[in-house]
Amino acid sequence: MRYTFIVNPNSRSGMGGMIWEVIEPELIKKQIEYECYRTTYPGHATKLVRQITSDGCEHTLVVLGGDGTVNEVINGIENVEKVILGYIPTGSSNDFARGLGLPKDPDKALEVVLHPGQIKKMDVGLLTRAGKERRFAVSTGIGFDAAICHQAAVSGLKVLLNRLKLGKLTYVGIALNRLFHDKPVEAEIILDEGEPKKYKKVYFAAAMNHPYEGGGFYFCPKARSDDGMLDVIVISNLPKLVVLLLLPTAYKGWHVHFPGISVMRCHKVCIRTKRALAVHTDGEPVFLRKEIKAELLKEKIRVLTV
Ligand SMILES: Nc1ncnc2c1ncn2[C@@H]1O[C@H](COP(=O)(O)OP(=O)(O)OP(=O)(O)O)[C@@H](O)[C@H]1O
Repeated sequence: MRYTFIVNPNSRSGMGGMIWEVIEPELIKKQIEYECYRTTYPGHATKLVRQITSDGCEHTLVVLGGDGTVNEVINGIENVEKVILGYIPTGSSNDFARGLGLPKDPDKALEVVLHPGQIKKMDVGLLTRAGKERRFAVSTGIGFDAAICHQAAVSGLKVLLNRLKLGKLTYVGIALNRLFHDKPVEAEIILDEGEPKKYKKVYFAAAMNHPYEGGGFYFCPKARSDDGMLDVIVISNLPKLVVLLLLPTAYKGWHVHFPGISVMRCHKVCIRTKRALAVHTDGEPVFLRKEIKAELLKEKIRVLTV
């Protein structure tokens, strides 16, 4: 098998580049047939993958980066059914790896790529907003969770905490800040083109393909990336202090037992908010929107897993 590595040297504030320096000699030592493309700017992974997959042939793409790089790669693939995806997580939050049970240690992750226990067929999410489409691997969300991603993207805190090997805490720190600045909003959720359901004081709503987002928040514990369904979480109608107290329980998935937390399952969801709010796909900020629609592609992608 020939492997095409897409390396984001900038992931985890430069850690990705250092990890590649360790991985590449291993590939050479093991006489693995590979080629490597390094990203040099945001959006580059999408462009590279679009070029690579435009030949219509089968490719084994191995992503070395964070969830944002996985998102960019997935968005560049011409035909997801023609691609086998491997992953070496070098991001700050790594929810894609967490959801698939992939090792975080780069050497062990490489072992899984080279000697996978199974090749799992994974659903790929599709976000539509204002007529534009964007795929997602882990989740898409509107409101508070997306505002955190927006702030993380421009915050020096992420760089600092990544240097201290505490990158995961970026999202916790920013979450606290956003919680006290953002006003919850009225929203309407439509599952599978059914009756709209109204929610008051919505902090965020997310459609999830994997169970974790935001660096380990187990928001949708029952989400499975191969079941052809999206799990939707809505946090609404709670005082800010209660949301603050509930957030840590989401690391274990215990939040689902509290009132104000709704978790639902569907094939497609439409979320409309009274005000335009931040939107994300896989933690990467998109634009402010009042309406988003999420569903799954008909085609699945194959992923190298344990
Ligand atoms: N060479 C580069 N220089 C600057 N930014 C880059 C470069 N290559 C890719 N990027 C951008 O880096 C962003 C962050 O990458 P990624 O999400 O993989 O890592 P991370 O933010 O450390 O991890 P996570 O998403 O898991 O928190 C992506 O949005 C991507 O567009």
